[in-house]
Amino acid sequence: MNILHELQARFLPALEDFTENPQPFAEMVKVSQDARFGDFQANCAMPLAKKNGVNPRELAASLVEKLDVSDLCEPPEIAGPGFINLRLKDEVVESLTNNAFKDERLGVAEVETPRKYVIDFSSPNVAKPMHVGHLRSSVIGDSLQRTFRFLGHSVVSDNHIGDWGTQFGMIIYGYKHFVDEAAYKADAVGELARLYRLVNTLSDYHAAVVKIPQEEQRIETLAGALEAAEASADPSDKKQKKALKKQRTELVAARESLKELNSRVVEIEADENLKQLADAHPDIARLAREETAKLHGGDPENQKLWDEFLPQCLTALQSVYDRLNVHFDKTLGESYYNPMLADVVADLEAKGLAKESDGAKCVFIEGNAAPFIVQKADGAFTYATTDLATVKYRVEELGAEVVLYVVDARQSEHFKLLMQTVELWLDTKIDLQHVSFGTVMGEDRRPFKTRSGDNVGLESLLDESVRKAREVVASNDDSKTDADGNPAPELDEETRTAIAEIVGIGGIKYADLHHNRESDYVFDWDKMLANTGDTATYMQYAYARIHGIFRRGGIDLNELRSSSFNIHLDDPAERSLALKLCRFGEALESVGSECRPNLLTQYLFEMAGELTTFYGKCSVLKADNETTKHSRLKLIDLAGRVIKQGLELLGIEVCEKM
Ligand SMILES: NC(=[NH2+])NCCC[C@H](N)C(=O)O
Repeated sequence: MNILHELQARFLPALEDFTENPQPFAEMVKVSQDARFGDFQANCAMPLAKKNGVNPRELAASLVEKLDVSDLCEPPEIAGPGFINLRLKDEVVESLTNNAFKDERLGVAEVETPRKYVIDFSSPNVAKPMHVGHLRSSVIGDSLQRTFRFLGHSVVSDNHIGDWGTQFGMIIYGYKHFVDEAAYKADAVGELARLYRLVNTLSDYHAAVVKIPQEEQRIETLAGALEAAEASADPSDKKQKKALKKQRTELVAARESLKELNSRVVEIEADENLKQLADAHPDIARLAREETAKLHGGDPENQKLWDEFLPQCLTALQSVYDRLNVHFDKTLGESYYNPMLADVVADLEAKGLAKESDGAKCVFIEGNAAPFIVQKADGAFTYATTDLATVKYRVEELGAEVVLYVVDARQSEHFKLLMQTVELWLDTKIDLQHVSFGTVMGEDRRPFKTRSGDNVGLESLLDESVRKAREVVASNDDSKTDADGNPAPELDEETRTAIAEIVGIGGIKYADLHHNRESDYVFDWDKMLANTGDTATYMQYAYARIHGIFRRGGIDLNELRSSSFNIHLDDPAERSLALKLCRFGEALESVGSECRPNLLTQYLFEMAGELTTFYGKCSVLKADNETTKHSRLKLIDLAGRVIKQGLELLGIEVCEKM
């Protein structure tokens, strides 16, 4: 049972006397911030009283009179200006806890109305190695697929890989002109990645050469305008001051971008080899685009190369997913939808939605600066066209009711246009949601890059994390004691290696998941693998500590779990921990309704805090009597199972010894 929802539901009939729309007022029943005021608190009397022009304490009193919660709570108390404090009866907390203990689902109910979700996540552009930017979508999306499934929804996870885009034209061009056959034989994906980078570098170089004089011109104009504005501005006029500030920022940004362009050019010109290649391939960007166009047009040579490259790229991706323990039900890349694109455009035209504009076909939607371009003037279909075909496929073939796009915030305009277009286009109603997220930043608070300015490769990042985790695990030698002052468990090499993998990968995932997904975050090794604070390591230690207690006490878990002893909650620390454990379902439900895994990490972290308080006040193995000992063993077993299940829904593993 979701206690919070149950209490809110109980408020509805009681609120009906005071308002026509009780729902938002019922939602003002919240978990208390301070246990002294009870377990839950309703703050609805004050706003209602204000609305009705009556005394809030009196309104609270009549509300309490109507409220029927006597089976769950002690008599409600009215405090301060009209807060209603609710304390669950101890026997209710006890029975919820015992039920959760006996339940494989730990007391978490399945949703009443399951929906069919398609979760589109990870979705990297293949033919380039995965980098740190792919981490967020992969781990957030995976955690969501696990959570929605656990809640009882039906989920199809779909890796919408970019396997048909311009990067293929680039590697095809690179392969035709620059391939190192031996390197390709030895490590095809590595060589393709090198070719991609090379073609990119060369086209960037030519673009920069063209752009530099334009940028210089722009800076001159901006500087001139600023100077004139400064000369004539009235320093006491706030509006003018603000405008000047804006102009200055723009100028600074333009100078920055010029600097970057120049450094790109200097870098290439300093490298004789690169410079020669650049001179020999002045038209590389256009020619690479032509290779893409040829591929899309069915050119047999390019099709053959694509057929050869793609499986190798997929194999490389798969090894990262295996390591991350991320699975997809489907991997339907952009190429899959290629045969459907012409029909999509024709249908949009037939319905009067797509119109011609400068030779391109566009869907114009009021209120948007840019149209949704579904076919370019040269006949090429776009990312937009593919996404439209994909929605149609997911509705018609996969029966999707909801599609979640776990994609970074920079694509929010695209998804906005996609949603608006679909709304006008398809007859079936479909709930499309952009589950957007921010950027992973380096210590310099700019997007996380290697020293040489490259994207940080995802595989090397995982390796590094596991290496660091190995140090953490290695430091746990026999001279150390665990949190209870007992010697740390002895671990052989093989076990340590396995633990390091679990701690290293878990650390990276948790560090990502525990942030509010919309914010950018700074990648920080030290914080990530610390064994105190809001980290996976801390949660994993909490789990291992529980099992350490079982080991020391010689507890047989099967026996413990099937024994008929009940959990008793005599100490406030026991009650508080137990109540938190009973609220696991609430946490999962909130993850589901907001697509925010950080609500689960937050729950687990708070719960682990309750567990620490409990240990501080209550002995387990040395409890006063057998009944209490049994009850406490069961309580920590439940806590361990909640940690394990919670981490599993985040895609993180645990170990019984660390
Ligand atoms: N249906 C989608 N558009 N999914 C997201 C795709 C992300 C795209 N491949 C990129 O790397 O930017």
